[in-house]
Amino acid sequence: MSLISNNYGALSGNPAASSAATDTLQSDSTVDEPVLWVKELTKRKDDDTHLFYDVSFSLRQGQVLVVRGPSGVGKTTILRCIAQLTTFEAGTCTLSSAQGPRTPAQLGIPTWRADVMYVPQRPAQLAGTPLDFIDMVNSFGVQAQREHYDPVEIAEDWGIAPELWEKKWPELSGGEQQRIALAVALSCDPKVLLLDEPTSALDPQSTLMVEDTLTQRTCVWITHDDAQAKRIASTTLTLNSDASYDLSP
Ligand SMILES: Nc1ncnc2c1ncn2[C@@H]1O[C@H](COP(=O)(O)OP(=O)(O)OP(=O)(O)O)[C@@H](O)[C@H]1O
Repeated sequence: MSLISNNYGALSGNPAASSAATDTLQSDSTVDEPVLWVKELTKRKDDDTHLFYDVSFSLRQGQVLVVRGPSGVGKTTILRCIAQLTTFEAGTCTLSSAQGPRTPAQLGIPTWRADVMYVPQRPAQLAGTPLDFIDMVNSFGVQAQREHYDPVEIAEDWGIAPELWEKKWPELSGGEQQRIALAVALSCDPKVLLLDEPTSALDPQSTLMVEDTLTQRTCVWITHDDAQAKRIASTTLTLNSDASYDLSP
């Protein structure tokens, strides 16, 4: 698949190129050193009790850390903390870079969020079409300076016809919206994807296709699906309702 520089409008994508689109998404470097370190991350709730306490883990290139736990235990919140979208009381997040380990403050928050990208379960209520969304993402300063994969090619491999990118968001099914949002995130080529139940709206066949692509990446991945967790997990982080956590294996 081709890298395109700040140009997402390839609705007439070459089908031959498209067929290989998801085969080469993972960046070439394979290193033993972690890509992401999370150390002693602590978040309190509004009532000042802990939501989670002292959570630490690291993630190597190509690993998938599955996040599990009962509803309301803080799975989405921990992803949003790592993405620096939600404040937290204590802890550090660090990303590897060619210049060595870097914190969000050192990289700058926009660069951090581009490198450690949170993908919500469903796209927020967006105006316009997915193509408008691409233009919006492309207009962000940090993304404007980067090269991108073509999201239309990525999504086509998951059964999303190119014409769907020109439909209004509410005219798309939940599964179409979910795959399109994931394709846009992948097109930005982040170092780490923070995925909030990324296949929750998909049928089993689409789920497996999307899994095949995403598991080539470095991901933190929330799922409630036991079978999926078994298929994809390199490591599992379980958040417990008493604010403790378990990391396995
Ligand atoms: N914007 C918010 N403001 C205040 N509290 C919030 C906010 N979002 C979530 N919470 C609370 O934080 C706690 C953790 O919510 P979170 O969404 O992280 O849980 P979760 O484990 O992802 O749940 P689920 O499996 O149901 O998606 C819950 O008690 C929730 O009510």
